[in-house]
Amino acid sequence: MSKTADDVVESGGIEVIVQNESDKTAPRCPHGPALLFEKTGHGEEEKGRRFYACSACRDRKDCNFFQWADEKISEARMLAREEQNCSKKPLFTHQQYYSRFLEFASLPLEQRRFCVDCQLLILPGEWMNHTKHRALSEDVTVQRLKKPSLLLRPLDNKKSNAQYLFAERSCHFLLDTLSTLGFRKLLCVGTPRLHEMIKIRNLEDKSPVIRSLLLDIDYRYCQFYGQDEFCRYNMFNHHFFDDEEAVKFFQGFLQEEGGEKLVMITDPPFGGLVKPLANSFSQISMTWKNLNKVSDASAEMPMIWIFPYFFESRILECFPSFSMLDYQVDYDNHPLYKHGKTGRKQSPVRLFTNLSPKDIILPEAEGYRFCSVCERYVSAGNKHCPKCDMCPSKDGREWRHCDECGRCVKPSWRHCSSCGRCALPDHPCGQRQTGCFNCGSQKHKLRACPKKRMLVSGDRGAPGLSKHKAGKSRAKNKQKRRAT
Ligand SMILES: C[S@@+](CC[C@H](N)C(=O)[O-])C[C@H]1O[C@@H](n2cnc3c(N)ncnc32)[C@H](O)[C@@H]1O
Ligand SMILES: [Zn+2]
Ligand SMILES: [Zn+2]
Ligand SMILES: [Zn+2]
Ligand SMILES: [Zn+2]
Ligand SMILES: [Zn+2]
Ligand SMILES: [Zn+2]
Repeated sequence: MSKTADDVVESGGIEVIVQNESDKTAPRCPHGPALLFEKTGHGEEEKGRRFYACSACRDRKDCNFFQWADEKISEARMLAREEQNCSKKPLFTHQQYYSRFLEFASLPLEQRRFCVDCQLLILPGEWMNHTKHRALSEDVTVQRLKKPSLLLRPLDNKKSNAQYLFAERSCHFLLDTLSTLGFRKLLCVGTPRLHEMIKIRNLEDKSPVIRSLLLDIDYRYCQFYGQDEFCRYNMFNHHFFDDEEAVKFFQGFLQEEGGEKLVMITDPPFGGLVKPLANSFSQISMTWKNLNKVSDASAEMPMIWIFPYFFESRILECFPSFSMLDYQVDYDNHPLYKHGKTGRKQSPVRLFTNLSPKDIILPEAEGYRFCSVCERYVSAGNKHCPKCDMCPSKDGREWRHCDECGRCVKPSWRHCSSCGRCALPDHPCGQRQTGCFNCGSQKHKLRACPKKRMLVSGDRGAPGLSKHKAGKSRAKNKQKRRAT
């Protein structure tokens, strides 16, 4: 990441301004310091005007924080805001949640209840407060308490916070790989299932013990893990909700005493803006360097960032040392992204890492093979192209070399001589480069569209803002194009 001027991120009608140091002057919503955005549309009245919006929530319903950067906020509004922020805090402190857990775990089985509506482990003295609520009908066994990701209802906010959990196979693949590479500490950022799997594997005594710290925004995990195992954290603004106390545990964990190698693994919500995420991960890496007195300026903390393959260029722009691996990450409760082998849809989710690709051995049983030219493991269908001098496929299918384009393209694409490039056979021929995606006018491009409100292209809408309908259908079309 560049350490110079502010980083302005392209995002259609709005850009996010990522500051190098966390912005101390940024106003706060219940999710920590807000992110700074700038309106960019050409000819728009408010072009260039900057505003703050919630870093974590894309849906107004979850957090509607909004403030013009040049807006003067009255004392009274400031107080009201602080009150609002306080009222959004979880019921208990982390410490309280965890002592409740210890008390809960010591109760006889018949006295252990989990309130499904409150998503809370409830103690016998509290039952009467939950009589009208649904309690989990199954026993809350010790085994269940070890797998909170199964006990808790996955967050299903489609826009910002859908909790897609790894299938066991992907969990074991990741842990086996990292363990073989000698890592003994795992910083799990937004990977609660991986965290719980490590703890279970440690008890089984089969593989070397790996220590793990989970950073996640989902405070429900405070009920199951102490402060040395879980910090409530926002990965879009590098904010620790318990401030110094949590930071102390986080920093303690980053220290590699006795040569225990550490690796960070993260699986952010897919709608997430890449630049703020990269900024947070850079800050984590920087803390790791300082704490471990790493003097090599180019050294980076080992990291794996799990994200869909179509974010490759944006991730590599932030982390040029990263490469994308062919491994298709499999999810359990994901309605769309399942592994191809079982006849379900192929997963578009990949690993981006600064670890050496040749060291990450992808399972042969799932069809991956080693390409000795590229020196990395690739999908079965990803054939090496001597003309491109690489294994070009991004989606796992066999791509085809087009001599006119001078590169490999998706198998469904055909070369179009009017467009001078490869495209789907039914592409809007000759139109692609001209006109507006939003209203169809040939007189301007999308960014200058006068009928456009706060349309945000690319990966996500600006948090706290409603999206233009056309933006949604365009995003859908984009998805369709990717799928063909
Ligand atoms: C796509 S899920 C990944 C879960 C992972 N595949 C697993 O099985 O452990 C995204 C995770 O990031 C967390 N998350 C969402 N928004 C976040 C934020 N702003 N900061 C930190 N964590 C966040 C969610 O609670 C969720 O656990
Ligand atoms: Zn917020
Ligand atoms: Zn309840
Ligand atoms: Zn190759
Ligand atoms: Zn080629
Ligand atoms: Zn072509
Ligand atoms: Zn064409």
